[in-house]
Amino acid sequence: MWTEENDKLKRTFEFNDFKEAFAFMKKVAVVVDDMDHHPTWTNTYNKVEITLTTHDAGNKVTAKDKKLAEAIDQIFENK
Ligand SMILES: C[C@H](O)[C@H](O)[C@H]1CNC2=NC(N)=NC(=O)C2=N1
Repeated sequence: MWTEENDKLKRTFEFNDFKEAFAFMKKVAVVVDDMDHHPTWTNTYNKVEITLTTHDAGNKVTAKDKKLAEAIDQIFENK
């Protein structure tokens, strides 16, 4: 689940291997660009850690971050 701390939403997603993690990242990349709202994220083998904040709002959590978090969850659940 997403946690909100220090004006950021954060969630770590775990997969069976790198291939699955990267396939998820590719799907998320399309959606974030369509929404014009981009994550800060890292990938380590089978884990993808995503941080969301709105830079244009002075690095605060806004409705845009919540909407994107839901869209990312949807992608993960349909993996
Ligand atoms: C010009 C462009 O619409 C903006 O820079 C967008 C791009 N992606 C963004 N992503 C995030 N996370 N926050 C923003 O404020 C933001 N702004």
